[in-house]
Amino acid sequence: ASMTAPRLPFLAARTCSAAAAFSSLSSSPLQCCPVKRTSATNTNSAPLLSASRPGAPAADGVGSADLNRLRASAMPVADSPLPTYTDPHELPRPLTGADLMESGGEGLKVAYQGFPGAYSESAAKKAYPHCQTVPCEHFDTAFQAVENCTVDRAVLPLENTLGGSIHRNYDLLLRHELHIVGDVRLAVRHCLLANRGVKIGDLRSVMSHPQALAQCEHTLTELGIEQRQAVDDTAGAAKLVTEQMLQDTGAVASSLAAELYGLDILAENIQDEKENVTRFMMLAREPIVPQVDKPFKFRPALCFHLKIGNLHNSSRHLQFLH
Ligand SMILES: O=C(O)C(=O)Cc1ccccc1
Repeated sequence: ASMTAPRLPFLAARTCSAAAAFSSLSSSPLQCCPVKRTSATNTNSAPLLSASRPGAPAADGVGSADLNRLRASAMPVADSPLPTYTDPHELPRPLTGADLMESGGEGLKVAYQGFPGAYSESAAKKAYPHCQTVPCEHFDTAFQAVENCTVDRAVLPLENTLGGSIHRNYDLLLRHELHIVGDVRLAVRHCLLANRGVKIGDLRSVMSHPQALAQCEHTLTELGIEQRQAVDDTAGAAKLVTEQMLQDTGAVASSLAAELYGLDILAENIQDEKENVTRFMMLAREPIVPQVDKPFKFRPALCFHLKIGNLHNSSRHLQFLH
């Protein structure tokens, strides 16, 4: 959602299971659901080998339910028959160093705000090239999805060269207990998109994320397009233009969005400043995961809130962002 998007109720009344959330990933983004902490997502399907080796001591505290089951079947007692394994290839394989160094984000689910084809999705793919991206309706939804283990990471915009900071995400950082584990910069190249057969001269209006509209304001005016319509994300704008078969309204979005939603590219690189970079942050439940997340460089930017009349206590709320 944009900086101007209305704040959703913090906790919605219904529950939301991970299975339900993933049932329609490609078409609609995740919606807000209550924050519910569950056990961490296991991105590696292979249990530890020590559990399946007969007579080996159990690894304390690691998957104890499974260990107990394996122990019961694998450790023969006087009267029970020896276990018979039909296909050794179906047995769990040992974890290797490579499993612990999934540098491309294999097996990670990464939330972003918007529809498929949004710049945030490209940033998520840049940060974790082999991840599975998960569209979310609002920034809050992405924060909650990490917190309740529906996903492993979120990649959200923090600031850009033209529009400045995205304050909504700074606010959310204070209200949630997630960690910034890295950042990624994306050069944003906006395109003017429209339905097949529509010409620039036919367009009276253009739809996009407010930051994208602001970044192209001068060029759009020069092209003779006067009206602006703000929506939650650039790809969502492209989707609307297609679905409603609009003939007098275009979208400002990426070339990827043009491809995904079957729109023509009427003009490329239409941002007023050719150097247009947005910086995204990578969020996780734990402070840092070596080899998966690049260490985050600290910069002297601060984010804090004050309670009126409680100034002396404000350092408690101080958070170092970079
Ligand atoms: O709307 C999008 O596609 C986004 O990911 C947010 C955004 C909008 C404009 C520039 C960079 C990111």
